[in-house]
Amino acid sequence: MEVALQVQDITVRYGGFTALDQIRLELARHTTLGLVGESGSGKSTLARVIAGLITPDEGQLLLGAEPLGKKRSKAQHKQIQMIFQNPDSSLNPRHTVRQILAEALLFHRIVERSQVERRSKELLSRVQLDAKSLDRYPHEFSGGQRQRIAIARALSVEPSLLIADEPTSALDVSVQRSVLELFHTLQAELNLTMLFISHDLGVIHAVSDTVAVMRQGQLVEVNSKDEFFVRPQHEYSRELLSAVPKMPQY
Ligand SMILES: Nc1ncnc2c1ncn2[C@@H]1O[C@H](COP(=O)(O)OP(=O)(O)OP(=O)(O)O)[C@@H](O)[C@H]1O
Repeated sequence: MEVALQVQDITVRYGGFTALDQIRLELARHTTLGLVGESGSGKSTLARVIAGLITPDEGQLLLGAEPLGKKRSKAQHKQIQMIFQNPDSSLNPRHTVRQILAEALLFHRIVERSQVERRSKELLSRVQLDAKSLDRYPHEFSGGQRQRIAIARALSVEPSLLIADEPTSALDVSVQRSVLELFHTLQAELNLTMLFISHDLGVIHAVSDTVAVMRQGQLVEVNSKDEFFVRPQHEYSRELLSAVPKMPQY
């Protein structure tokens, strides 16, 4: 197993409150780790530390063999892309989809200027949007379509790790399903390495290879998906699972 990311004893404090308490975790390349836990357990804080948006008080991250320091290089930023619950946080409302994708492709020198249009169309096709979408603005799309654009933007820079923080929670149930299906297709086609955060165990079941459970800033269990849903190890995991009346099938 090749390790894509190592989280080594990461601690984050907000004033006197410990939001993350010595988190230690490994993400295997080309797999999806589903991070689950109740509201306030620290899932988003961990995602933000990994994405470089928060500097931890203690601990370090290794991307492959490379330590990620306090100030990341442009190349390191490119390697870890994040998709948020609300797609609007990563889409400039004054830019067309063409501009949004071109900016990412050119800033990180993914393709030459002459290849931007071709690559942008490929990206839209990957997320199952029409090429005509290129000249439209984010507000002209539905929430589910906007999330697809945010996914295309994140994928455009060819990251080695994609973090999805509750990417379907703000969407209608019917749309949630189609976006989850898109994640499935992308996993299969692109062999993504992904950290997928959700408080919804049905969603975690649908996308994960490995499940990690957080509670009050601590990691209480890391288990294969198959084991977790049949034989959870930790008492708290059993509580989480028993609180789900029937596992929704995605
Ligand atoms: N900037 C901040 N300042 C102070 N406390 C914070 C800050 N950000 C988060 N917290 C606290 O840290 C804890 C963990 O928050 P976090 O958002 O990581 O949890 P979460 O598991 O992602 O929750 P949710 O599922 O509701 O998004 C919470 O108690 C939260 O109130």
